[in-house]
Amino acid sequence: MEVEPKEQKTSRKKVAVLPWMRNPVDVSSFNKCPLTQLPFLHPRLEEALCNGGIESLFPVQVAVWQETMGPGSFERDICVNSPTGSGKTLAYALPIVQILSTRAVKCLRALVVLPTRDLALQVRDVFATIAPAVGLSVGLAVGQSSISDEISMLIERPKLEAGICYDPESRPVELQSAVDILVATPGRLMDHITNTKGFTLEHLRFLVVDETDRLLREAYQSWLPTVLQCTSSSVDGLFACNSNPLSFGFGSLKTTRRVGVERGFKNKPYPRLVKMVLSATLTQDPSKLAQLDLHHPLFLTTGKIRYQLPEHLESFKLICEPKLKPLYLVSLLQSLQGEQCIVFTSSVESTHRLCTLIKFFGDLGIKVKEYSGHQHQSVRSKTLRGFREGVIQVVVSSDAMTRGMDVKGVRNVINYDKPPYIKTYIHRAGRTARAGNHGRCFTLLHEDEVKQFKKLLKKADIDSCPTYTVPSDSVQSLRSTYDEALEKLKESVEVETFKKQKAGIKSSIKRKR
Ligand SMILES: Nc1ncnc2c1ncn2[C@@H]1O[C@H](COP(=O)(O)OP(=O)(O)OP(=O)(O)O)[C@@H](O)[C@H]1O
Repeated sequence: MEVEPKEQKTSRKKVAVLPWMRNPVDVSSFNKCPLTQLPFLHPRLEEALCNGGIESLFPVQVAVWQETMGPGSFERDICVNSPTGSGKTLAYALPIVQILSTRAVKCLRALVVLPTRDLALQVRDVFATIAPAVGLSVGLAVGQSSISDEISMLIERPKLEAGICYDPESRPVELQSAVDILVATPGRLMDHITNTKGFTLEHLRFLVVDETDRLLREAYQSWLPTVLQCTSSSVDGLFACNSNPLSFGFGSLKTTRRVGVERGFKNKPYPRLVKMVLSATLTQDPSKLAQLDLHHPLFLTTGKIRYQLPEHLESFKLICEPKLKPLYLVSLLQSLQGEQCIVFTSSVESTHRLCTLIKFFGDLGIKVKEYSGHQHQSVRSKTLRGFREGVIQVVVSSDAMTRGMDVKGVRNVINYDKPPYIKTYIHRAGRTARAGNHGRCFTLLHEDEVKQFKKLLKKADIDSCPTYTVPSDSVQSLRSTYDEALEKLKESVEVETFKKQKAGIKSSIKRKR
């Protein structure tokens, strides 16, 4: 479950908004723009986008493009607050790839950090649709493969000529980056920064912190200060971060960030590291944003309301009788007639139990799977694949799937457990109604939760949340099956608890030996 951001706890205290956030660029004043009319777009990128099914850019993409292309390109850091599913990924990927398309030598120039592996995979795929078209390669550092496999994908060793005897003492091997753009999670990124020979951030020109508010809570081994330190400079030529003797790599190709004049901003190192931070619920907390050390940030946001939901999302509440909530859920799933949907619960345990219980209802004609942070990555990936292919209709998930996950065709989101914060509601509901499509979000509530829920929605300026009803005879007809399913669930939980205890005893005996 997402931890309550401190900012929300103290929201009533009114945190002062930073001056640069007060007059943002309003994304809603932009229209979609056909690729053919987009100024400066590299023809090969246009072709790659068309091949990927994209014929025009969404408003947030047009806004970022306009602010980053042409004269004065990327003079300021970019902060984007725009609804879920509005296309933030391509909004940063396209300008980065366009700018790097003119690079002469391969080295790591763009780093994109995401909070989870599945999200990183998704973002890598977006880069992979466009970057190769202009000769750029994209790498992934998420711990999906062994560290050695990952290193061999990220670092290139020069080919040694056959028949020549090289003395490693007299000529250290020059290691080079095999990728121009790296998509990473904080954990694996830190592994490479500290241990991988030849891995360096010294040439980095772009740092993207996607899902910023979530990542700023992820202190994993101080990844952010480390990255900033590795990319900062002083006059005497620095980048002392990777002290590894083999990491010098590029010899004469060193990127020197001189202190000089960058149009309008004196005494800043140049070329400057450009930061792009994005979220559907971007924090406004000055102390949190300060961690990013932003340079004259430009704030782009959609509309006047801080928390925006997608345009075509409809919100409903479903009032359930106490103790019969699972029946209402099953009945609702039946009424959705196999439309794809994600059911969110409040914890990993309830995800597992609810999914098991639904399966014990017998053949509902709906394929249901669970997805949670406790599962092995391979299991989660398989579920996600099945869901994307439409083989699975319902995924029961903990908040592991809340942020950023993009599964086309999800028409419904169901909050089985009431979301504790408006940010949770926004990210959960945002798994549907993406890319301008229609979607519905149902929240199951007990009568005594209605008032609180109304208050929660008010924070996103939602005044209307109609009640959705499922036919009472359908709930009643499921009652006998429900009793049986509950019995089976009880047995299954007992068996699982016993197995866990047994496994715990075994491993503690092993440890004692
Ligand atoms: N210009 C476009 N034309 C058509 N589809 C697009 C375009 N841009 C993005 N999409 C699609 O829109 C969907 C949402 O994009 P994306 O995942 O980048 O949204 P997001 O704003 O990052 O959402 P979230 O806040 O939930 O992470 C994706 O399926 C993507 O393929």
